[in-house]
Amino acid sequence: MKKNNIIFIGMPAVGKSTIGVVAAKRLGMRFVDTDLLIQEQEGRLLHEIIEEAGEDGFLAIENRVNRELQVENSVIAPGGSVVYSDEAMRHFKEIGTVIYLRVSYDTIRRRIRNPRQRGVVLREGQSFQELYEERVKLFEKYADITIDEDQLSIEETIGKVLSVIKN
Ligand SMILES: Nc1ncnc2c1ncn2[C@@H]1O[C@H](COP(=O)(O)OP(=O)(O)OP(=O)(O)O)[C@@H](O)[C@H]1O
Ligand SMILES: O=C(O)C1=C[C@@H](O)[C@@H](O)[C@H](O)C1
Ligand SMILES: [Mg+2]
Repeated sequence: MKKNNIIFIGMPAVGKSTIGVVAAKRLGMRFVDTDLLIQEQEGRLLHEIIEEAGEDGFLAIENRVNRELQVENSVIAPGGSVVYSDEAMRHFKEIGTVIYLRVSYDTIRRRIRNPRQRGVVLREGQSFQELYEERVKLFEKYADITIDEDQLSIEETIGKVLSVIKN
């Protein structure tokens, strides 16, 4: 049977972690940030893993940690790059409802001035706009529900997320 988890996907800095923890509290659920699990299991920071293992090495670790996650009644905030991992995403769809937090390219570009410095998995020569377009296709492929947060404040986005989940 499908477990009652909620999984947020979306671009880096869309608010999966910020909104996820508040939503969990308001819904009486647990909160799991799988970026923190990766750091704990690896004993190093995300940007150190990317520097030392490369983008593909990081994605392999991210895939493993996320696909092995066994939780119930939890709001899960993975990193923005988890959608490159088909095993992890298929696991998430089995254990819960996947919510895509959608923002426009312009909004996310304003939030992230320096993608590499934030540890975004950008391939050599790939622009942030190309990365946005590549990921949107994957977010749309895996989403059970899409919530548009453009023009909304954090509080307004949390309100929208909670009303969608409760309905
Ligand atoms: N409307 C909004 N909704 C969500 N976050 C917002 C909004 N406006 C501004 N922010 C800011 O954007 C940032 C979101 O960061 P957060 O770490 O939660 O993103 P994330 O989706 O978990 O990213 P990552 O994929 O890197 O883990 C926060 O600094 C937050 O204050
Ligand atoms: O969107 C991304 O490429 C990433 C987001 C972060 O949460 C981390 O998972 C990592 O730095 C990669
Ligand atoms: Mg996060």
